[in-house]
Amino acid sequence: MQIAILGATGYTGLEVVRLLQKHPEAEVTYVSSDSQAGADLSDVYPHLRGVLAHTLQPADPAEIAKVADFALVALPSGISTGLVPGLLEAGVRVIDLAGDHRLPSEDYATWYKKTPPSSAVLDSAVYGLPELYASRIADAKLIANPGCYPTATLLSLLPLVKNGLIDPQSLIIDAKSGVSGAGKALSAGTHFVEVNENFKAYKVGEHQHIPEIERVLTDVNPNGERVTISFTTHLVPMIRGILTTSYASLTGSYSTEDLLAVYREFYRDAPFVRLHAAGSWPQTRDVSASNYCDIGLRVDPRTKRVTVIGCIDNLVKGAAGQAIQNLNLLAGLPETTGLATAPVYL
Ligand SMILES: NC(=O)C1=CN([C@@H]2O[C@H](COP(=O)(O)OP(=O)(O)OC[C@H]3O[C@@H](n4cnc5c(N)ncnc54)[C@H](OP(=O)(O)O)[C@@H]3O)[C@@H](O)[C@H]2O)C=CC1
Ligand SMILES: CC(=O)N[C@@H](CCC(=O)OP(=O)(O)O)C(=O)O
Repeated sequence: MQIAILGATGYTGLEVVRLLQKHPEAEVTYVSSDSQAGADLSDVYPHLRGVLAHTLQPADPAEIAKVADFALVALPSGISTGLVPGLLEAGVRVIDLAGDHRLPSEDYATWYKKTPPSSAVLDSAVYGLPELYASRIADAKLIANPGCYPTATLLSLLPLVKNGLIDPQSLIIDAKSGVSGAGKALSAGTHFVEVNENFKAYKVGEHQHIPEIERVLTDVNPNGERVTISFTTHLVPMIRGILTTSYASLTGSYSTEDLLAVYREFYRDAPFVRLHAAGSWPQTRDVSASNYCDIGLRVDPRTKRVTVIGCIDNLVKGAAGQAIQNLNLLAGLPETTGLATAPVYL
């Protein structure tokens, strides 16, 4: 299959380039950049010399459709809205890594403060969390690849919410990310001096991933009530990785082992979800540069609450790797194709 990578010069686009090198069925035929069009990707990024020789081009749907069956769109939020309709009309199946197609239009306008895509395009989008929606993904023309924080949070919580084991309205989620989550554009809050030797919360209670998480938790909530969460994001002075810590009140007297058994069953056919045994906890370096999501949990019998820790690489399971997992499902391939690589521990 022939693949276009739009935004190939960005952090997630570069991860798509890196991961597709190991994909036996994928050939990258188009790489786009706005500011570097005309240059060779390996001149802009010398680490790719001898790996991928391709001239960067503007993101032009008609040109892309001549050489690609699938487009992985790794562009800033708001830009993909303008490009996706042209790609779909030209017959290219799209996986959008940005937030543009994950939310109903009113929520996108409220939380992203941007003009939403048309309702026709939004209606055709399938939320691309393979561990929950694999059967819907296979036939989609447009996949809304989940956000990085939602991926770690949802995979941590789905077995509990779907099985009615916690009161979802009691959920408090503390999430921490490495700085690559903010993309490569310079900003006052993410440059070295602001981030190094520092630890801070940001977008408290107003992060754009809140409605995305709430939407999926509501979808699986057995009593059908709309779920609302307390969600706080933090910036950690490291490059890759997300670790989420979630707390919730239990609906019954469950032990840690009871809940782990539920998770084992829920993720029985999920090759990228790895569960920790009781007393052992995920850490970012265990998943670095891989598509794994590691999960550990503990019931506190004193408080009748559960603590769940989820951990991913934001650039891989939180973006590029999950996009390739979705690509595999669209193409009818095993979802692990090209993704079965060990994490980089050091
Ligand atoms: N970073 C992460 O961990 C995650 C990011 N995402 C989402 O994925 C998308 C890409 O993220 P990320 O790779 O971090 O972003 P970057 O800022 O690192 O890269 C953005 C890319 O978009 C291109 N670009 C910028 N402006 C325009 C424009 N006006 N027209 C066309 N192309 C443009 C840039 O090309 P050039 O500069 O060469 O012109 C670059 O290739 C974003 O929507 C982000 O929110 C989702 C999950 C995780
Ligand atoms: C560390 C950091 O700044 N992370 C970004 C993640 C952005 C992102 O993934 O954007 P989407 O909304 O398109 O998913 C943030 O918190 O906004």
